[in-house]
Amino acid sequence: MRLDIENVSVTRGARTVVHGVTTAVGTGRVLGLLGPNGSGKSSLLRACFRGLRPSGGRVLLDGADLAGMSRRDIARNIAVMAQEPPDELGLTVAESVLLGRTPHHRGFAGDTTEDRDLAEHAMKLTGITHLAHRHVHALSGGEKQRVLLARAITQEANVLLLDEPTNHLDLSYRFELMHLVAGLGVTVVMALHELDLALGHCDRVLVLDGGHAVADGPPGEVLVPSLLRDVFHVDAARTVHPRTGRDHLLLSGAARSEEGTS
Ligand SMILES: Nc1ncnc2c1ncn2[C@@H]1O[C@H](COP(=O)(O)OP(=O)(O)OP(=O)(O)O)[C@@H](O)[C@H]1O
Repeated sequence: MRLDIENVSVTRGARTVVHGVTTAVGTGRVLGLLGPNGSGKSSLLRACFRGLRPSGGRVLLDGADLAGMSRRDIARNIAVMAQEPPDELGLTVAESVLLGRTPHHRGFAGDTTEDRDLAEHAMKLTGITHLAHRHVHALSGGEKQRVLLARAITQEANVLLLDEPTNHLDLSYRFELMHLVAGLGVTVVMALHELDLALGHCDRVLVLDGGHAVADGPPGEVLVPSLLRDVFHVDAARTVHPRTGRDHLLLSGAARSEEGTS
């Protein structure tokens, strides 16, 4: 399913925090939203599932305006892995993951064998089968994040939106998550701080600065030293991994106080 973001602005409180952003992500592709703290990544991501209504522009799912879709249709098509896990009210991991099937239920119909199989499969993919009977509220941050991903996978949506999904994850699981998400074959938009992960795993990146789109394209073309200095205030060098041959970023802090002195 294709997702189009057309001239979207988002206002929070009295401030416009996203200014007329346009981009698109094709079926099965991965778009990374990058930018410093407060640049508008989460706000734009929320506009993509109507968690926030754009104050201007529109978001289209395969050409259909999200503004005209029912909540249920949005939930059937779009799964969201938010930054903050919701209060799980004493649910176990297995129960929480099964909630992903809710948009597919009619009325008060209970879970089917197929629902439970899908949830089990998602728990296996995300490595949380051993936690199935634990209470979500007693898990670590990274374990909770895996539960949220398993629920999103169980939802079988066409579009997956992730807000800083690697936040609490240990090093090896960060890579696993990126492989897993890219391999699902669904359309993905993720807000990310880790530029090297974006370089290696996104098909396209959109860079926000102060709510404005300042670059949009393949990560290898966008994540160049001049942009990383101007937007992220880091010194960057690109290098090739001697074993894999893949491109990587070497980053070090560039003192902001040096700006304008040379
Ligand atoms: N509930 C809110 N009410 C008013 N302003 C808000 C609210 N939430 C966020 N903002 C403001 O909107 C702007 C964009 O925030 P947003 O969370 O979209 O940025 P972000 O790029 O996701 O940041 P981060 O990397 O820190 O998560 C910021 O200036 C922030 O202070």
